[in-house]
Amino acid sequence: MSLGIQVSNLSKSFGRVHAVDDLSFVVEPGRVTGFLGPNGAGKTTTLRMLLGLARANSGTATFDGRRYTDFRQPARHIGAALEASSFHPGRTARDHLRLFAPAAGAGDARCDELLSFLGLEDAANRRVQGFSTGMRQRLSLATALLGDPEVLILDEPTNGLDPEGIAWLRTFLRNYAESGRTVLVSSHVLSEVQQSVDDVVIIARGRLVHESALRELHALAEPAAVVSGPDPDALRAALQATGWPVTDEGAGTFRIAGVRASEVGHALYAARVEIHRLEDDAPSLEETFLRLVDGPPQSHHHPATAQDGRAGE
Ligand SMILES: Nc1ncnc2c1ncn2[C@@H]1O[C@H](COP(=O)(O)OP(=O)(O)OP(=O)(O)O)[C@@H](O)[C@H]1O
Repeated sequence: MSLGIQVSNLSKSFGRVHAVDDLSFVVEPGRVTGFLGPNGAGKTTTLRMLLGLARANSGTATFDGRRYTDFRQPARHIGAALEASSFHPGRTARDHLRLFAPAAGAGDARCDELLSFLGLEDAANRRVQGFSTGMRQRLSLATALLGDPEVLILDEPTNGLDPEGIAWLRTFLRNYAESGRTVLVSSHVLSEVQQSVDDVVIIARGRLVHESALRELHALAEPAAVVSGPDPDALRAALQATGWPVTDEGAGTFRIAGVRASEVGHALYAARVEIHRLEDDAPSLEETFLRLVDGPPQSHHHPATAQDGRAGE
């Protein structure tokens, strides 16, 4: 079985900014996990601590109990592409890979194989300074894959990719996880990774706000219904009589939060009010995500304790 990831009570401050604040979550092998949160939530800082690039003030971030720096050749087990991957601008793509290859136990043949796998063979001898963001992303991914790692950690990998590149990445990540390996992908937009991930870990202001399978996030979406009819006054009166929160959207259309279309239909049938349109209008997954990251901290593993989680940006 591949290595999993365990983050336990991890904290990191920069001066008075609690970038990561008592954060705990796990990432399971064989699944793609989305690591989500708005800009400044602490994703990159968490990943940097996981990869031994930043020191935690407290808590641990390990791979089945071992820190990144405990591995003799970490790049053979854990491949990572962080957002701010630095490339020497004057170096060619091939030279860049060859520079990182020894640490990952990879030879020149592996470098060429990855260049072609990522569609960079024609750019192999070009200097990175002329690369588009998407090409840099692909070169970062190639670098992360040098050691054929069991764990793959990618920070905002869809940035700069065209739709074709995003579709390719989705299939690639799925196959990678299906081979039993561990994939952690960060993003500040749920919809960008929604089709790729099995699990979600959502953070805001350095704290865990939600951790579950993606399908459980769907279940958090509060129902709502929209109804319209030819007699707005009668409709409004009948709806208000139910005690539900009713919003008048104009033109004889009303939105009712917290209930399903079937319940609204039943109430209006009982009130003998004619309707012309009635449908469910639950928030999208992205809206549910935004509501979570705007709200107070809460989680399965950590009952909310912070009164003031707004120490971030
Ligand atoms: N080296 C640093 N010095 C000072 N503050 C920092 C440093 N690195 C991060 N921060 C602060 O820590 C907080 C978390 O930043 P981080 O980059 O981890 O967030 P993020 O979730 O990765 O955001 P983004 O999606 O914008 O990359 C922010 O308030 C940021 O300004």
